[in-house]
Amino acid sequence: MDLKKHIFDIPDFPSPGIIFRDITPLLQNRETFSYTVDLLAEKIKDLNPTHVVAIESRGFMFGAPLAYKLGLGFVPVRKEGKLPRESISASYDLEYGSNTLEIHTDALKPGDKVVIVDDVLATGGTMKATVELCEKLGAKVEALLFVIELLALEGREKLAGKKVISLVQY
Ligand SMILES: O=P(O)(O)OC[C@H]1O[C@H](OP(=O)(O)OP(=O)(O)O)[C@H](O)[C@@H]1O
Ligand SMILES: Nc1ncnc2[nH]cnc12
Repeated sequence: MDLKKHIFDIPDFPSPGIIFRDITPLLQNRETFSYTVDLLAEKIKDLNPTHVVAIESRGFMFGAPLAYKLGLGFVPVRKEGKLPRESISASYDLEYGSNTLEIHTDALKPGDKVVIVDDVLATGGTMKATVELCEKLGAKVEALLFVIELLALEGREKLAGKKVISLVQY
């Protein structure tokens, strides 16, 4: 299946010069959505993770069904101010702005083995901050999983030392 046919290119969104890779066509089609989640599961099943960590908001769209499919715990990493209990935070820059991410302090502990999922790897700032949060809580980060990798932004280099897996590249 050619996933790129179901990812639309939107020029100048959300700001001039950005080509936004829109995954909503892929999500709304039942064949492509289940194919994508199955493929993500195939890539990580041998790593035997204990949890899927996913990044708000588009990471949740793949991370939650992936955790369910593999019978794993699901841990949300959220934008600042959304989590109700004690949390730790990390700030980062992304292709079109900057942001802060948070995780509940009791979400992970030493001994946990996580795979972190997001829809897009662009500059890698979002994922790098999420790796830091997971490792601060003592979890081992087994792999970083993306549906889309934007090669020109060299995000993979920011994540050096980690196993980086992407399904489609631009
Ligand atoms: O590799 P980076 O340069 O850090 O960029 C990638 C991030 O940017 C997008 O999220 P966004 O912050 O736009 O939020 P959303 O998922 O809520 O739309 C995307 O979903 C990734 O999380
Ligand atoms: N070009 C892009 N398309 C979709 N999501 C993104 N996140 C960061 N850059 C992006």
